[in-house]
Amino acid sequence: MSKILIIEDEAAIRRVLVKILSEESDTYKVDEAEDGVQGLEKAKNDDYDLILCDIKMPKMDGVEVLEAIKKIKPEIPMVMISGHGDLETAVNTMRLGAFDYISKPPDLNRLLNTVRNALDRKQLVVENKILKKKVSKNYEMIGESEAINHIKDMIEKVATTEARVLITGPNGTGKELVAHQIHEKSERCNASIIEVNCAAIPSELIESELFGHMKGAFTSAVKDRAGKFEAADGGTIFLDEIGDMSLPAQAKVLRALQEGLIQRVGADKDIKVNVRVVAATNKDLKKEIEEGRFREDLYHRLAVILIKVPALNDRRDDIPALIEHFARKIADEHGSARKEFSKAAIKLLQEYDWTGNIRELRNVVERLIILGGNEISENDVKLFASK
Ligand SMILES: Nc1ncnc2c1ncn2[C@@H]1O[C@H](COP(=O)(O)OP(=O)(O)OP(=O)(O)O)[C@@H](O)[C@H]1O
Repeated sequence: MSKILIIEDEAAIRRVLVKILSEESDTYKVDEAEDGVQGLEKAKNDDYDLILCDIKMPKMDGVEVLEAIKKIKPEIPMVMISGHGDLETAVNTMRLGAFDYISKPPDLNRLLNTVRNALDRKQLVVENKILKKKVSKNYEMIGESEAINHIKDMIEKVATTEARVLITGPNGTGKELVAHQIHEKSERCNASIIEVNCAAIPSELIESELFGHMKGAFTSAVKDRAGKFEAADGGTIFLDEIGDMSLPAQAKVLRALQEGLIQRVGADKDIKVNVRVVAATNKDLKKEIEEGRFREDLYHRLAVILIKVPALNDRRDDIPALIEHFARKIADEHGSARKEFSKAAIKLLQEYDWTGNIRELRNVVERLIILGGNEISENDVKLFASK
């Protein structure tokens, strides 16, 4: 059920809007307010999924209502209704956070499309919030080695800027962790960080995944859908494995970065987005550029700040602290008693060849906790941690 509030002083227009929306879908529950003051009161006291708001109204005009609602409930999308004289104001309201605007008299198709898009966006924002709550605790960065302290330093310095960041390093070294920390410590932290694994999405789907699509753009596009860039509006998009992105998708990402504009697949209208891009790769992008698989102009746009995360083999000093950290986490997850690692066991693990980096270390610690004795000994490591 989607709850929609219509704030409109002209009774005739209000009636038309209520009628169209109530008849369109059983899942729309439509409420109405006849001026800005009443509308704001309702918005405060009830939970709406969407608000349609006239611009020119006595008592409190639409721009004031928009500003007031954005302060108290920024997640509610607002669609402004503009009359003849205030089209320019309507366009300007989008800078103040309005989702879109429609003109009077309302055109049926445009109205319904806008309402559907706005409700889609609301859904994404809510889903992202839930996801964010679930994951935010998992991003603690352990380690005091020179290499990791340098990375922590870089994160502190760049997080609060708007600079784009490219994170490089082998698999499992913590690139995703770095991206999350940058977001969490930035002013965008109340908005979402949206992750896209560019390697996991088939190249023919990546554009639609990133930029969304319109109904009918391709056979499986049965309805309009927002993409990840729109979902990340106001926040951060994390493009993981960017080195695996297809060249056509790279061209579109470049445009999004240069102009802040995106276009859903099959649409002719641009959408403005305000997104910070953080990207990561385990590939040598310079080599990819030489071999014609990666655009050099995109590289320069992405790599304003470059953070290189070293392999675990290059920061073995951090291994004892990481073992302890994972041992504690794993015991908490399993709800079991903590197990200590003997000094000799830790020393042996410090000498291993960690080709899978921190991810591999975590797996090995988990295996040892499950299979080893009450205190993990050197012998347990020899028995259970060998590859
Ligand atoms: N310094 C660290 N302290 C604690 N945990 C860490 C640290 N670095 C990485 N991890 C953990 O190790 C695992 C792998 O890290 P992450 O997924 O960030 O690596 P990645 O470089 O993005 O890997 P890939 O390239 O394979 O996607 C995660 O569970 C992460 O939380």
